[in-house]
Amino acid sequence: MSLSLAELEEVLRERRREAPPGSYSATLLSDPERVSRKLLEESFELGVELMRPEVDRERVASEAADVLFHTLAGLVGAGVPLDAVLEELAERRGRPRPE
Ligand SMILES: N=c1c2ncn([C@@H]3O[C@H](COP(=O)(O)OP(=O)(O)OP(=O)(O)O)[C@@H](O)[C@H]3O)c2ncn1[C@@H]1O[C@H](COP(=O)(O)O)[C@@H](O)[C@H]1O
Repeated sequence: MSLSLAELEEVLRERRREAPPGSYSATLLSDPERVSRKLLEESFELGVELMRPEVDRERVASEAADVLFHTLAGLVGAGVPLDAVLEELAERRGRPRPE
């Protein structure tokens, strides 16, 4: 079973267009403050999991999924395509970094 970020982005775009009742995503997409707060919370939770002396891989994967989902919701809500992020990463490839 797999789901690409591009597929999830498409679902979120559809939720933004249709805003179906009962859709959690739709509530995020129409409320930049809500998605931002949620993203901060989920990022913190992922950081906590990654800092544990004994890393629980399932919990890390679950928190990382929350971060990716809410990041994507923030991007779609702001009208920033996932491709723009991937292009930014591609441009950074091989770029010299300060020590
Ligand atoms: N991937 C996700 C996804 N990940 C997390 N969430 C929701 O994010 C919300 C917040 O997650 P939390 O873990 O914080 O749960 P919580 O109950 O708020 O717990 P706490 O804040 O108290 O810790 C929960 O309601 C989760 O259901 C998601 N909601 C939707 N999706 C995807 O988005 C699609 C469209 O969603 P809907 O528009 O809501 O149908 C779905 O089919 C999924 O593919």
